[in-house]
Formats: sequence, structure tokens, C-alpha cells
Amino acid sequence: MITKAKIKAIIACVPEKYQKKLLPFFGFSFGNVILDLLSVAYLLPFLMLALDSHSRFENRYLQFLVQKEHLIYSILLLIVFFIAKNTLSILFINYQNRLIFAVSSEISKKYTHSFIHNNYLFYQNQDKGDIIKNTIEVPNNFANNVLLSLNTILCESIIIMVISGIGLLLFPKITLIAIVLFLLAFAIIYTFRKVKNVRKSLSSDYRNNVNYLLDLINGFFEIKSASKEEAFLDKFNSSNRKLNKTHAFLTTLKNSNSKYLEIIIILIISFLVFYLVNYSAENSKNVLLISFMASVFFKLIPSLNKLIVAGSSLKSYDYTIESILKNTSIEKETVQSETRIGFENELRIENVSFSYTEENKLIDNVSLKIAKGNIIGISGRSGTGKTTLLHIILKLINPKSGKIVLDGTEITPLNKNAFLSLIGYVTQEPYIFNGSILENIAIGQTEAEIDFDRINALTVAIGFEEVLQNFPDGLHSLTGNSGQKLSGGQKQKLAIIRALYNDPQILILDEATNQLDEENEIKILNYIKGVSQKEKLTVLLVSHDKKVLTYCDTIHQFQKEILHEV
Ligand SMILES: Nc1ncnc2c1ncn2[C@@H]1O[C@H](COP(=O)(O)OP(=O)(O)OP(=O)(O)O)[C@@H](O)[C@H]1O
Repeated sequence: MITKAKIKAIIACVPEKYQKKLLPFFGFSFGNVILDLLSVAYLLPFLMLALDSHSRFENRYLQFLVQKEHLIYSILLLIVFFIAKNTLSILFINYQNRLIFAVSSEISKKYTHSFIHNNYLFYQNQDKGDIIKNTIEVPNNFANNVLLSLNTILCESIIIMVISGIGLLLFPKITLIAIVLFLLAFAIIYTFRKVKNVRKSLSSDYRNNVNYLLDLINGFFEIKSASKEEAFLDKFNSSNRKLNKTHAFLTTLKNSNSKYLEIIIILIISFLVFYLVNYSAENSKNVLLISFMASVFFKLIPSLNKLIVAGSSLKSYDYTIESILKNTSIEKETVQSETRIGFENELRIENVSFSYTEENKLIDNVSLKIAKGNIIGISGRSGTGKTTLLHIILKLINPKSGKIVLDGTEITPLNKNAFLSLIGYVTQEPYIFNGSILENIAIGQTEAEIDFDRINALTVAIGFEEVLQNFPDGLHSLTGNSGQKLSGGQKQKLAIIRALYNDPQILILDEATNQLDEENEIKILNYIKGVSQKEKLTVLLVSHDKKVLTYCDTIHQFQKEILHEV
């Protein structure tokens, strides 16, 4: 049912810091099952007494327990035992669930960590639906269905083996017949039951569903303006129906197991009763057989049921093991945060070449010297590689050859973070985070750490104070998801303030003012030019706009993979 390799793979999926907690986890679980078993054994004499007040036990302790004059003590002991057992069980359940949820959140944390610490190409190659699936669905199903099922299988198998062992020892013949009957009935039912191959599709169904939902959310304007609501709803609804159908099938599969089991058990119990009535001779043996049957009823049946449900869960969510193992093997870049780096003279791009595919070379042996305090313009036709070159400078993409050098020091993963702390970058379509305007400017800072004077000076310089007038809560106003409460130009202004707030030494603007009106654009570019002259701010400016490029000291144009000065 479960191989050693599978157990090893499941354990390997558990984050290292929780692996050592697995042993107490399985141990507690097993202890809990043993307590359950003992409670059945403990109840037995009382059960016998209730059934037949003349029952006599060979065991002196049992006989003492069921004597009328001792009954009050026996009942008290019984109550204490059950309170203690159930208190322990509650403690264990609490421990178990805390561990399960800690494992799930740690897997999500590790995945998001490796995702955000990876480079831009890795991000570009990831399916967004897969990212959401790997962060939410996979860890949750692994912890709740795979890890818990493994625990159930291990514990319940031991219980089943113990009870079967006792049975074989005390009543070898009828236990053997019962086991054979069980295995036979089980094999017949499972051979004739058609299980569709739905498990495999669960993972891809979830990813598709998330992707269609993302299209519905992110493509809201395009869908509405083209009046294509029904087409997109159809796509989402049909994928959502498929996913829910798969879930419904798996739930039915899980629940129907207990029904099949009931049929098998009733067959075996009928056989045992028939045997007991017809062939059993001695009274003491009868008592033993009834006790054994009671433990079969109280413990073996639920154990078998749990075992089958766990086996089915494990199979259904098997794919989570593969996903987690694949994600944990994602290579991360070594980045050192302590290294310091200064910028006094020159940023150099040296013989950089890059292509996304083997066939098409995009950037060929490009070199560029950028003196501190200069404004450098980069232009060229659409798709010639301007943004890609910026991504190479920002170390978001590693070039096929060539390097980025600051004051004679090559930028490597070891000094990358120090280098990036010198840069302010505004993308073509800046992303506005979910939160307030203030949180979008002073990312990660507490109110006490925020330099409000600098923010106020920048909002005036960039012309954002007029935007703030529309928001009653000023800087504390919420921007909505992806800054939906701001216009395109307002988002650009906010992103420029954000880039300037940290006092960068290098400012990279990728078509950063193209959604603004001329008056606002000139105001911002004049301010940046002033800062560049006064504070030696170095600016790299990508634009198609001749008027914008007049602010540059030198202009370089991409022509057929090569950057020429114009
Ligand atoms: N991940 C990728 N895989 C394959 N090709 C890509 C990838 N990302 C970008 N490209 C291609 O690389 C080329 C250069 O893109 P880039 O964004 O650098 O151009 P650009 O000069 O900035 O264009 P624009 O002026 O339109 O912004 C384009 O043809 C684009 O399709």
C-alpha cells in the first residue's frame, strides 16, 4: 500500500526544522491509538456485567472490578481513566494540528522565498496559476491529506496487526478464515470498481482554474469593453465545474470506502457469530471471544476504515509530493547583504551579449560608460531590447557574456544587494502595492522611521500634492488592488516619488513619464535634471520621445542588437 521510498519522499517534503518533530508526532499518535485500545479493554468488564450480571472472570482484578460492593470505586476509576485519556487526546490533537499547519505554512514560506529570490527569467517562465497553486493548494493538501494520511496509515496498520496477531494467537483458525475472507472480499470489490483517472488532473485543473480567474480579474476592462463577459465566464465556469467534479468524485471515493468496508465486515461478523453459536464450547473461551469481537467492533473496524480513507487520500494528493520536491530543488542565488559598495566615478556596461532564445540574438557585445551625474538616454524601435538591457544592469537577468562594473568593481551576486540599494527604478507600468499611498512610498518602514519632510518635498516637486487633494485621508489613503484608485499618470508620479524617496545615486526610468500630460512631464524632468546637476544623480532614461531625450547628456540608440551613440 505504501512503499519505503514513498515514506522517504514524504519525510523529505517536510521542512528540515519540522522533520525532528515527526517522531514525537507519530509517537503521540500511536500512544493515542493505544489509549483508545486500552479504553475498549477497560470497558469490557462493565460491558460483560451489563450483559450478564453473573459473569465471572478468572482474572482477580476483573472480578474485583465487577463486584457490586466495589462498583462505585470501579466507576470512579473508569471516569478518571476516561477523563485522563481524553485530556491527553485533546493535547495530542492540538499538537498534531499545530504541527500540520506549521508544516503547511513553512512549505509556502520556503516556496515564496525561493520564488522572490530568484531572477527575472525564472519569474517570467513561471505560470501564475502554478505560483498560486504551489503557495496555497499544494502545501495545504500535502499537510492535511498526505502527511496526516501517512500518520494514520502507520498507526492504524500497527493496531490492525496487533489485533490480528492477538486473534491469531487466541483463535488461529477463525482469525485466519476472517483475514482470508476480508482480503478476498476487498480484492473483489476493488477489482470491479472502476476508478477514473481523475487524480492526475487535479493539479492541472487547479492551475487552469486560477489562471482563468486571474484573466477575469486582470482583464476586467478589456473583457467589459469588448463585451466578452460570457466568453470569459464560460471558460472559467467550465474549468471550475471540472475542478469541483474532480473534488466531488474524490470525496465520494473516500466516503464510499466505509460502505464497502461495512459490507465486508458484516460478512465476517456473521461468520464469527455463526461459529460462536455453533462450535464454541467453554464459557471462558466465549468470554474471550466476545471480548475479542468487541475490540474488533470498537477498534478494528474504525481502524480499517481510517486506513482505507487515508490510503485513498494519499493517492489523490500524491502529486503534492512531486511538486514540493521539485520546488525545493530550485536553485537560489547567493546574495550577500552586508557588502558595501560606493559610487564615485563611473558605471560601465562591458561587452554585454544576451538572447532569450538560441536562434535570435537580442543584444550583441554592448558596451556603455556612464559617468556619475550624467543623464544617459536610450532609444530604439519597439522590441529592440532596451528594457532587457535595463534588466541586465539591474541584475534581474544574467547576460550570456559581459559584465556590469561600478567604479572598477564587477557586480556579482555577492555585492548585488549593495549595488541595488544605490538604484531607484521606475518601470513602464509601475506596480502599486495593495495598501496606502504612504506604504507605497516608504516600503517596509514604520511610521516612526518615515521621513515625512522628504515625502512632502517630493510630492510638491513631482506635482503629487494635487493628487493628494482628491483623497480625504491624504498619504494614508488606500490605493486599492494594483492602485486601481489612481490614474495611469498618477501611478507614474507615485512610482517616481517611491524611486526618489530612498535617495538613489542612479535613477533608471523606463518610459516612466509616458502617461503624463506635457506640463507634468516637463515639471518632473526639470526636477530630475536639477537633482542630477546639484547632487550628481546619474540617470538612465529609456524613451521614444525626442522631447524627453533632450534632457540627456548623451543618447544611445539600439539598432540591430547594437547600441550606437547618436
Ligand atoms: N521571457 C522572454 N522570452 C522570450 N522573449 C522575450 C522575453 N521577454 C522579452 N522578450 C522579447 O525580447 C525582445 C525585447 O524586449 P524588450 O522589452 O527588451 O524591448 P524594448 O526595446 O524595451 O521594447 P519597447 O520599446 O516596446 O518597450 C522582444 O522581442 C520581446 O518579445
